[in-house]
Amino acid sequence: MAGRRVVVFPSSAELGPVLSQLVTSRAEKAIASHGRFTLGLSGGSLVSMLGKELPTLPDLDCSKWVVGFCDERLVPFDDPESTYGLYKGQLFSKVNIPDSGILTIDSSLPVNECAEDYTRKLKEAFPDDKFPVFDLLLLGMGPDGHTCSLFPDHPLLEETKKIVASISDSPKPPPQRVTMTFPVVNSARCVAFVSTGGSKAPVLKEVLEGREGPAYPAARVVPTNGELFWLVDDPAASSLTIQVERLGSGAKL
Ligand SMILES: O=C1O[C@H](COP(=O)(O)O)[C@@H](O)[C@H](O)[C@H]1O
Repeated sequence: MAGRRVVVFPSSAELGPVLSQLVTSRAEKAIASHGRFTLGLSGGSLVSMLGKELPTLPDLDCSKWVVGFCDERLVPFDDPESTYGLYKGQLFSKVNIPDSGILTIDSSLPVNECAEDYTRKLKEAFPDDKFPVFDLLLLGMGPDGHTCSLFPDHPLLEETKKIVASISDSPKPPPQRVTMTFPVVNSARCVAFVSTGGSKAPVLKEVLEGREGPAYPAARVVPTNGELFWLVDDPAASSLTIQVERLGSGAKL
């Protein structure tokens, strides 16, 4: 792993611009290196942050971006729980990511077939990789330590062969989802968690500083050869005792 950086910001207002700089800097690097930028998006609170920040960037060119979903709920795209549906309204409608570059699930399929279909789409997009190697994955973490749709004590945490797995008993509704597995997450060139709000403080301390008992799913994100960032706000970081970074405005990651 290229090293973990924990960066704390007073609030989302200061975190957002640095997050979007991280996205654009990794996009520039990827496009220069291999002609495209492959980005995995999570749902939840990340949607509004990206939807607020990215469209305001001057001259943002997303024409060479390929976007997948780190997890997705098995609901119609017009359902308020649909991650794609939320991004479509808050981000995709405002930037020039080509439709062909957005790898959506087929939400009309039963959950297992949906996972198989999404696996096929990822394999087509990453034909040379055993596990898709994304340039950047943006992850969230729930107050229970879940990330993607990988939940504590769930058998999916031990999945080592599948690229995308299905879950029908998500403890967080909606119950049916598909999710990237740890082999994919940990193959990424760069992974950035965004975690804000005081509700995340107890679990963030255990994820970053260790705990008795099994590691939370978010703690099992350790990119094999990639960078790992934790971008958090003061409320989420309020229980941390480890050394953290605090960057000035305009800082670059
Ligand atoms: O259900 C989900 O939750 C996680 C965490 O969301 P957050 O709002 O607490 O950041 C999210 O990363 C995941 O994509 C989503 O399906």
